[in-house]
Amino acid sequence: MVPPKVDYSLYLVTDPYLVPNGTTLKEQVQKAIDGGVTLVQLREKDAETCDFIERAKAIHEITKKAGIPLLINDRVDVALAIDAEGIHIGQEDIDVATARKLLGPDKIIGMSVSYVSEAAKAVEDGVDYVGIGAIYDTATKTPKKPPIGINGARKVLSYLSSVSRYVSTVAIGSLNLKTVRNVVHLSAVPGRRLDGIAVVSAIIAATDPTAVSKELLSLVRDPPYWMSVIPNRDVSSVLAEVPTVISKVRSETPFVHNIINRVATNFAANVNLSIGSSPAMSENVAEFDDFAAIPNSALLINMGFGTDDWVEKYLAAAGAYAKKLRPVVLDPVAAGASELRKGAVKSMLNRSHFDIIKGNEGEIFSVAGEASQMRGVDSTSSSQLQKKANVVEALAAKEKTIVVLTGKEDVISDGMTTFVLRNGHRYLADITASGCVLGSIIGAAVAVSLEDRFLAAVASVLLYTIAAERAAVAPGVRGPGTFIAALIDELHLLSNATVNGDVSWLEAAEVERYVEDA
Ligand SMILES: Nc1ncnc2c1ncn2[C@@H]1O[C@H](COP(=O)(O)OP(=O)(O)OP(=O)(O)O)[C@@H](O)[C@H]1O
Ligand SMILES: Cc1ncsc1CCO
Ligand SMILES: [Mg+2]
Repeated sequence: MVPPKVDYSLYLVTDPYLVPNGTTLKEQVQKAIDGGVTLVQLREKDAETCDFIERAKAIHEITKKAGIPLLINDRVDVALAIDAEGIHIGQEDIDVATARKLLGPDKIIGMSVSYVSEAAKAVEDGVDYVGIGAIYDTATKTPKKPPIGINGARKVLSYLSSVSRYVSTVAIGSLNLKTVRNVVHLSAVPGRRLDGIAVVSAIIAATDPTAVSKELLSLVRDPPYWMSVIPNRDVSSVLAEVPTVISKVRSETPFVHNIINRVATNFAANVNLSIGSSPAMSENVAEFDDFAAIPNSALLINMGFGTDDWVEKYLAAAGAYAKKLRPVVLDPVAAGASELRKGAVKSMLNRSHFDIIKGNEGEIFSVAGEASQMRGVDSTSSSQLQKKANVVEALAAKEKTIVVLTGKEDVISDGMTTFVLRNGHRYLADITASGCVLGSIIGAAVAVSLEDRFLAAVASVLLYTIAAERAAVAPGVRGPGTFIAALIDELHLLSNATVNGDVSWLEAAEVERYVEDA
């Protein structure tokens, strides 16, 4: 007999201790099923066998009525006693071969795994699905291992995509309304994504398990806007849209919330104003939700200053904007410079999505986990360009983002299309915070071009680097100091000219689509 195809989308794992006062586990499970839970696991760590069986019978009645499988945690005897649809076992529980022998070929056997090595063993042993986790620290279970994050889930998925037998996957560990979207969609690898999520407290402890389940299910099933990439961009059609983005910044005056270092603060605010966007600098968590709710808002997280509580603060901000489906730009300043920074960037990417990631070569290579060849090498040689393009493209695809790598030549990719831009001026490398303020421009542009973030990045870099070329030769500019003032002037002038229909400045654009040599 072929077992029915199991829907793992929303997998409820019970915990008797988390049921709110005034209701019962059975009632909570029923309400969760009404909200769309597709699979239930009964987990009773302390129950006597007879009580466990009684409870399992009661829950099985309602899952059978709903036509969804009931799995029993750990206890093959209980599963056999009530003829449950399967079991879930941990790394230290009964071995898969014995469980399979007792349960027969048609029952579902699932196993908890944290690493590729454990997943490989589970696949070999013949499990039907693996529960990957814990993704995050969880209050439900005393953690035996450190949380694996989104990247940990991605590694297991990547491995499973390479094995011939299809083993289903769910993620587990502090998954709730805030974390599910990122975990499910960010962890996806080519050809493979999580089949679902396992949830404990977010549903069992909820006052309205039906509503929570419905919402969780749609977060699992409906990909967010950042999962779609426009295929096959060509330079001329992207350039044709650049004036639209720059004009929209003026007409819509997007609100750009800059969490930015003190070196760059004033410069960034003036640059935002010069192009028509409305800057605010704030690091107070208490107002992040209000700011995120402003129409046309965008958030720039510039990691220039490594303060004590920075990662938590940045994640709170990113979460506030993500909840409103507003864009978040990440500037991982000096990402590889210290262990503190390396760890901070890693944990940010493990827990959040960013719409655009911008950095110089050293920063982007560090974020991508690659050794930078920055110093002592002619950075414009073709092998260098090829390496940069590959790193930028792979990082963009992995993180479902747009990556902007700055330098003498700028490389921008959405994971599918990669452009190389060759405008700019040496003075940009001779002043501080020139990269930082580009982040603020990108924030303004993506706020008005959420549907095409790649275009927003290209428009920002072109406006900025062509303004720099003009500023460097503007009357009265004698060096980096006067250049800064002229740069703000030129940004303002080009932005105004664009609004007035004069886009002749764009003729200076030097952009090509990167295509790897055969
Ligand atoms: N040698 C150069 N010639 C032309 N343009 C340059 C040159 N170096 C950098 N740029 C431009 O300067 C801007 C900032 O890039 P850069 O890589 O210098 O940023 P960064 O190192 O992050 O700066 P900072 O840390 O000071 O903020 C980009 O728009 C880039 O195109
Ligand atoms: C100089 C400096 N130090 C921390 S942030 C910053 C701005 C350029 O990245
Ligand atoms: Mg920088």
